[in-house]
Amino acid sequence: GTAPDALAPLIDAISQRLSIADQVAQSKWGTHAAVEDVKREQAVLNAVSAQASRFKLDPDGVKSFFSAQIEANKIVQYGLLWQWVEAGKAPSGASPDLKNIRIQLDQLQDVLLENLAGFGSYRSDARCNQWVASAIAQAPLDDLHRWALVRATGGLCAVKPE
Ligand SMILES: C=C(O[C@@H]1C=C(C(=O)O)C=C[C@H]1O)C(=O)O
Repeated sequence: GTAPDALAPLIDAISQRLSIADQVAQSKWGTHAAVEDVKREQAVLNAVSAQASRFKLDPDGVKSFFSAQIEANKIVQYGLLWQWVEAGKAPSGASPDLKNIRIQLDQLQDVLLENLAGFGSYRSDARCNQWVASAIAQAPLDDLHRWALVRATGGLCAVKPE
């Protein structure tokens, strides 16, 4: 069946956050910084859970959704950095400043929360997984970003309680 209109903008916002991972990887290639920054992850999770109520979302649910976004972001970074090590070079161009990239990531938070809230009632629909699966299949992404999108949307549909 056709997915509800609320899904496409959510998938777009998720994909947009994942595309920023390319800039993060380029920055970390330049500075030799580690992909994972646990302190920053904690700050992101604290910030989003504090915003949850503004969107009538559950703070723990929002945290777990953003944990998935963070894990997916690292998949893209590790994948690109591996490709660049293999190739012996990263794409040319100046290494962007991680501070500015994080501002971009922060600016996407409300967009993600708003669209997560908009999709809220569909998360427990029996067709949710099929809608998400076909949205992933249709997204104009390379394999690495598509697999990252799989990770990012992994908790989107509610599972049956045990
Ligand atoms: C994006 C970054 O890389 C990783 C992913 C994060 C994220 O998706 O928000 C946060 C910290 C890092 O573990 C970053 O360092 O800002």
